[in-house]
Amino acid sequence: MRIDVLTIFPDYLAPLSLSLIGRARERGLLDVSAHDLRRWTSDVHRTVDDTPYGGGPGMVMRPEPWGRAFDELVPAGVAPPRFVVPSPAGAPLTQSLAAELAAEPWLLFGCGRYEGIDQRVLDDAADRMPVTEVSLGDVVLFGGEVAVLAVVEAVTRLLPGVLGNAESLAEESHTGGLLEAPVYTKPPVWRERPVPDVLRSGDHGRIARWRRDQALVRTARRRPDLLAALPPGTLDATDQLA
Ligand SMILES: Nc1cc(-c2ccc3ccn(Cc4ccc(CN5CCCC5)cc4)c3c2)n[nH]1
Repeated sequence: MRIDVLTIFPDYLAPLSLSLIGRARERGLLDVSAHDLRRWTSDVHRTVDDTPYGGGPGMVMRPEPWGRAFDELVPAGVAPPRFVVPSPAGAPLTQSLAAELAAEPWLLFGCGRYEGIDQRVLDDAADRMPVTEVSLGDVVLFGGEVAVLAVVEAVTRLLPGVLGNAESLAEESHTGGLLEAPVYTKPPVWRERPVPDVLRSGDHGRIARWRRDQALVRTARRRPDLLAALPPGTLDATDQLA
């Protein structure tokens, strides 16, 4: 997968060179490039923003640098990327949206700043490539960079070969839309707190049932909306909603 990021703070994307994502890049599973939007400015001050038409607080990103960046990065005649733009007004980032994005051969991320990007940039982009505005949640950030890091992490961990053990992906699919059960490791007792005996019993059927029950109870308590969204028949007779 090819990933390009347009931003006025390319250093914000440095974490993409670390750890799993860094190794995926070294192994050629991923090709990530951050581009400074100011490369496509035309004035000596390298201006990317101006005051909003209609008034209002702050500044808005001007369209010209974005247009010139698209012209260079997405020339006519090549299969275009999907343009992913973090925004408070975007579609919620969910595991299913991450899976959809993970199937794309090329993602182009646009990081807005200030009060946002001139709408005509998104309209012009939509004439050349599919555009997806995405939100990390109902909270307002300073710009799109942090959201891009989150989306790139969610997407790249779904790419074949990026996660070491495929089991953890399989495990995720087994939770079937429920929250995870609590996890434990050594020591067996820590500050007088023991690990639940069932997890050290070696009885894998009992352990699986315990984990499912824990996942159900946690989901019912913390995210009843997820329970309501389960396909009919997901919960069977043995499920205990303690
Ligand atoms: N999930 C999530 C995503 C973001 C996000 C993503 C990109 C940008 C670019 C600039 N900002 C700051 C910012 C501040 C205020 C407003 C709201 N204003 C009200 C009137 C005009 C606009 C919008 C935007 C971003 C924020 N935040 N949270």
